Amino acid sequence: MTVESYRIALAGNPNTGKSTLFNLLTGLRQHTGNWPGKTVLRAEGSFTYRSRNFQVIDLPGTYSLYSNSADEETARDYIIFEKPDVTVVVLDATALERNLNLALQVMEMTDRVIVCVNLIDEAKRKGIVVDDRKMAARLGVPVVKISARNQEGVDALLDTVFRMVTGEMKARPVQVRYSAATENKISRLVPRIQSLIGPDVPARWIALRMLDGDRSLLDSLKAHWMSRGKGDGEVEHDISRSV
Ligand SMILES: Nc1nc2c(ncn2[C@@H]2O[C@H](COP(=O)(O)OP(=O)(O)OP(=O)(O)O)[C@@H](O)[C@H]2O)c(=O)[nH]1
Ligand SMILES: [Mg+2]
Repeated sequence: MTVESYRIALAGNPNTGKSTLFNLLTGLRQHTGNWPGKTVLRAEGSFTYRSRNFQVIDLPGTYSLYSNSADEETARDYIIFEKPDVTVVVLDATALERNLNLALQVMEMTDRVIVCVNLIDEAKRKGIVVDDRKMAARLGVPVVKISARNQEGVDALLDTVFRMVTGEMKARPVQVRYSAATENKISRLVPRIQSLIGPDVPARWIALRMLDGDRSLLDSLKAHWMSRGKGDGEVEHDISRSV
């Protein structure tokens, strides 16, 4: 009998408790520390929940997915090419504004997103109240508050993950709208990207990255699609022409 198996990626800013959550879920002891960039390579572990296997990927902490560093490229490539069943974006409840930036980026890349507001114990201590329902309504994705350190809220997080991977719950991530000029360019690029690379990629997000001159993403796309038989130069030429 084959057991259903799902992949959960943990993304988030450095130091938001991704590895603490990873360790809690998998029972492994991925090193955690109090300084940024601790998790450099992605770590993988697994656990069983309601008779399903879950593989957890602890991505390196990043402030963005704009290809500024090897960490950002690792996290970015995993989300767009490996397509985890769910990406859990782990936020620091005491620095939501800064942390939400990454959540919005992931929401441009995939609609299988859960926002996990961690360090809720620390937020409480500082008198910060996080309205998870309002956040969920504004973002269009489930929001779960946890304290990974105190092992609080993890059941609710697992239940949400379970309902998303089984299709019982669907997110509709709100998309950031840009200026009319940018939206115009995006709408010209998206069909070109889709016809070249197919429906499997987040075309709007790729269009935005192209408009931002993200060379590294273009290189990754070329490498990925050349390995699937696309001609060298074809993707770059066609997409670059559309920009
Ligand atoms: N108070 C509190 N501290 C936490 C919580 N979760 C994690 N921490 C602490 O936050 C620090 C960073 O945790 P990590 O799990 O290493 O964070 P990370 O996101 O994996 O960090 P990078 O790998 O650098 O991106 C550690 O000192 C943890 O003990 C929490 O829920 N509450
Ligand atoms: Mg870590």
